Amino acid sequence: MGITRILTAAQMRKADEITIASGLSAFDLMDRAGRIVANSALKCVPDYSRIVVIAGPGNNGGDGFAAACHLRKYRIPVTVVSLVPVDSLSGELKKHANLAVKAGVKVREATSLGAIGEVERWLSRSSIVIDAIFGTGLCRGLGGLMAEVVAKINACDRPVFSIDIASGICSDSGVILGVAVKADMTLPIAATKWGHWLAEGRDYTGRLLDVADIGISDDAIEASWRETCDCDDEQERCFCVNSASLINDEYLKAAWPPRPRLSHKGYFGHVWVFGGSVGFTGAPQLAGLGAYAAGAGLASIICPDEVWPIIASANLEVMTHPESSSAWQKADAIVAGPGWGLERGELLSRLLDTEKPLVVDADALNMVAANPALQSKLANRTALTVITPHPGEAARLLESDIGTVQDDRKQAVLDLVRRYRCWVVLKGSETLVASPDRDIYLNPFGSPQLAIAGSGDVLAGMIGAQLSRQKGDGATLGELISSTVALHAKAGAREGWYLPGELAKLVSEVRQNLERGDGKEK
Ligand SMILES: NC(=O)C1=CN([C@@H]2O[C@H](COP(=O)(O)OP(=O)(O)OC[C@H]3O[C@@H](n4cnc5c(N)ncnc54)[C@H](OP(=O)(O)O)[C@@H]3O)[C@@H](O)[C@H]2O)[C@H](O)CC1
Ligand SMILES: [K+]
Repeated sequence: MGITRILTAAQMRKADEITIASGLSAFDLMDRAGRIVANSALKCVPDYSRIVVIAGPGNNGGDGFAAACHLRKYRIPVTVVSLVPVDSLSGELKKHANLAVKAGVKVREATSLGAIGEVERWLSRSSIVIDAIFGTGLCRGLGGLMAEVVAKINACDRPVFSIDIASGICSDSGVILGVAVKADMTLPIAATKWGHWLAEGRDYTGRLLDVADIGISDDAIEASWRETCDCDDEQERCFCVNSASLINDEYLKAAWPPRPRLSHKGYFGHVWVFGGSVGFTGAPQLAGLGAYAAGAGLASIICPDEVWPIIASANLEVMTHPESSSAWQKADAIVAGPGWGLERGELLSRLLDTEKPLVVDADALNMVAANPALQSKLANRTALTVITPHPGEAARLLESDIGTVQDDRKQAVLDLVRRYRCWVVLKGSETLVASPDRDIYLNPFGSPQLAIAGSGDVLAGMIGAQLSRQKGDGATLGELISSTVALHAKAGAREGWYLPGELAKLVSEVRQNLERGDGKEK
């Protein structure tokens, strides 16, 4: 399965070091990066009558010089505007700068605010701007000359191609460090970085191109995860990221293989939704429909007696029982929480005691957040458990606030894993799924249309369906859970306006296309 890794700056540096130690030189790595930047920029922009590279003080600038050198090989007019004196460069950077000059690249310096008019003039003469100011080494807010140059790039109305990451975006968090280049396209070098996806980073990245393979192997990347773990050995357990990858179409195909011809409903699992309360009778029904949409063979609801007649008469598809029923004991998986209210702590406690696969959602999460005994049961549960908080619920579960969760979603998902030791689906734009072993999956699909009441209920039911039919399909749990998030997002990104109940229908269509093998779902 093709995997797109997501790395922090420290992990990228470590992978780089491991690669250099194994015999590939830093000079060659930069040269390869430069060659791929040159080819890729030419492919992306039809008018390359004058390319202007704005080069910063570090290796990102070195990639810019190397790219300029390769562009000259195609006889394309290139100017590199260096924001530091070229004489001050050293090592590989210096070598690539020298080679660029030799190849006929015009190199100009703009090293003080007084040169900003010049920078503006070069930008106005360009047909494409290559942003090589900062990459993964950016470590503090931009000010002075750098900030002014970024502002001029953003104002110049030319296509902007960023090398590795848009300069000014923090590669670990995606936040803007003062000011950032608004790229039209970004070429990630060796791996994607968190900053391409999180916070403002996604908007400033523009189109994220395929990762440039500069010879850093998967083994080096995997070793970088281990070797950048800075947990104290004394700690009971490490809580650094174990691995991080983007969810892709192959996950979905693995999760929804063609159905066997001799299928029967029992093969696809029976999901039981515990939810509903006065005023919230729709939520468990949406979860039940979500379960069917994701492929469950049977879906049932257990709801408080006072709302049972309402829920039972409101839909045909999902079987509905009052709380006094014990029929749920045959459940293949349970979803607890949609529309449940905060009065069902005792029943939730009993569900946590079962060995059933369990999705803890919505009000069930709020009850956990408010009750240390439930927290301890959740953390000590041995059966398969998935919690599905939105940022507000995550903040309550972490005794934090929404701003803190959203400012560092990767850390929030790890903190939830550390505290509750189960699978976590942290919802929101770029939903993150984390395993108890700290493997993180980022969902790149979706649409702001999914931000509507009921959409989370549908997702909870869908995850219940995946937990109920774990058997036989060969997909890993990580693939099953993260592909469910992706399926929900893809369905929600389809054209047109829809209600949450209609979302379940869209999910079902996308899922059936996958099972029929009708090609890639966008
Ligand atoms: N992936 C790989 O293995 C390879 C990546 N390459 C490219 O290299 C960059 C990372 O290079 P690095 O030198 O580590 O970092 P930068 O180019 O981003 O810049 C670091 C320099 O910038 C200075 N700095 C940092 N923040 C600021 C700021 N706000 N204002 C001014 N200057 C700043 C920093 O200075 P210090 O004072 O902190 O030392 C550094 O001088 C990666 O993104 C890829 O493009 C390789 O080419 C190939 C291998
Ligand atoms: K850059």
